[in-house]
Amino acid sequence: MSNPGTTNSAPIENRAQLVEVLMRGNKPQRQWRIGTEHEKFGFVRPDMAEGRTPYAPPPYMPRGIGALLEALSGPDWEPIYDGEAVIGLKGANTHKGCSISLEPAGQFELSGAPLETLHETDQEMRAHFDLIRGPVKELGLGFVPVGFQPLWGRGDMPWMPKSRYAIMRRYMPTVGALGLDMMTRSSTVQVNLDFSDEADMARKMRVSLALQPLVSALMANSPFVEGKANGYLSNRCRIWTDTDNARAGQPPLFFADDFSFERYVDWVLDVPMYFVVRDGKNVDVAGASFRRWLENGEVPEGLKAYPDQTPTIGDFEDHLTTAFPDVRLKQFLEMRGADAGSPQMMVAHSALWVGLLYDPATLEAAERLVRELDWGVYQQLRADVPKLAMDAPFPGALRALARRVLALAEQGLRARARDEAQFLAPLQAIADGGPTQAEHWLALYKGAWGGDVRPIFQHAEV
Ligand SMILES: Nc1ncnc2c1ncn2[C@@H]1O[C@H](COP(=O)(O)OP(=O)(O)OP(=O)(O)O)[C@@H](O)[C@H]1O
Ligand SMILES: N[C@@H](CCC(=O)O)C(=O)O
Ligand SMILES: N[C@@H](CS)C(=O)O
Repeated sequence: MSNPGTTNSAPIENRAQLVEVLMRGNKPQRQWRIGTEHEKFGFVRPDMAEGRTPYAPPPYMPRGIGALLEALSGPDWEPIYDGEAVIGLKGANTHKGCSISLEPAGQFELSGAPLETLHETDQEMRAHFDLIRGPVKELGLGFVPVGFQPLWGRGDMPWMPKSRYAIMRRYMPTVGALGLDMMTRSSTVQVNLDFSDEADMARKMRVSLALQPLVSALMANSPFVEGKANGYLSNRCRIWTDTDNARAGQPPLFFADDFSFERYVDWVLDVPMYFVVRDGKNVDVAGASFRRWLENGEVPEGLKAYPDQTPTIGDFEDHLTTAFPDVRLKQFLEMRGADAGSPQMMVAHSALWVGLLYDPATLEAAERLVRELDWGVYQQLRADVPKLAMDAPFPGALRALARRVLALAEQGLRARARDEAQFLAPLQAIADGGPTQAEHWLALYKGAWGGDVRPIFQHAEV
């Protein structure tokens, strides 16, 4: 999750202002950018454990995630605080536009800068791993980008000192069985992409929401839970099915022909709140209704002790970050279906979506393709993919769909004329019959690793 920023304290006077928050994202095509975010799990290196448990998830302190943030901070990386604790870094100078942030159990996240080409995305990812390699080793740690924590249980995971997460931690168990696993034991790669206007946004939403399960299957990389294969290829996608369905999934109205900024506003007003920021602090209002606060003046219980009880534009902007549909709308669209994976796979993930969505003729063709079937087919696919990935049942076979979609993505990238089609190669190999990352690890686990998952840590990126 991004780090806390400044908020707009203007009171909300009418709904048009909320629509306007989203519309501010409209941009001409020449200003469209690619913003890639990824998360990864830290672990204690067995050869440098020095009294610590080998492979354990690092705590915040000592010799953990907080220490890594401190080691990285400097003129290029300014610390960001939650109270007294450093909880992120804001890039400056040549790293302007990037930030480093923490997920609840310290999954280390690069929120990349909005970039023009996939070559820059590729370079940014490499530069990030190069940047952290030294300090990570110095602390006796490593980092592995997979979709679900392979070894440790829910109770073994540390909690980072972030007030947003204290609120979510309390609330999650009241709305789903696996929300705490989503928070502490999952890691993803996401790409944020722009739109020109409402019609373009709605088309990109339909195409990307329908194809999110296909991409989850191609990117499946979370077959291990607590030291064993647990029967899922993307356990991370499974946990999203039972986290909090009031804010996650594929809401059917996002597919509708009349989907619009206003309809998203309408949907998100009914997503239960988590927090509002007052006096620079997150105030717990988890479960309260933004709509009833805004429309009926029902002040959320937790806010009653504060003088500023009027909903502001900043409150709505914060609320937008608490919705987790498979494709999230803010001032850009965020693709949220994929497990974290190797750097090549994570760049390929951005490449797939850029190819499909950023060339208008390709986007139209992609929309025709997804409209060949009822939306219900893609919803069923979402239910089947966690277990089966590319072997999930699909009319005409999922690999055939993957090949068509990748051919379109390639066409879209070629139309951009930036020599980017090469970045699709790892996904094309899977569409053509190769194993997903999850299947690759499972073959090793059943073979050379002799039923032990720990060797996965030897394949760490840093
Ligand atoms: N105009 C843009 N086009 C594409 N990407 C953008 C644009 N503006 C910002 N981004 C990207 O959005 C990402 C960060 O968004 P933000 O800081 O709001 O995180 P977040 O999505 O709230 O975090 P999380 O997904 O972890 O909850 C960055 O990677 C950034 O590059
Ligand atoms: N870790 C979560 C993503 C958290 C977020 O950025 O919303 C996931 O794997 O999907
Ligand atoms: N990444 C999400 C879920 S833990 C957030 O930070 O809000």
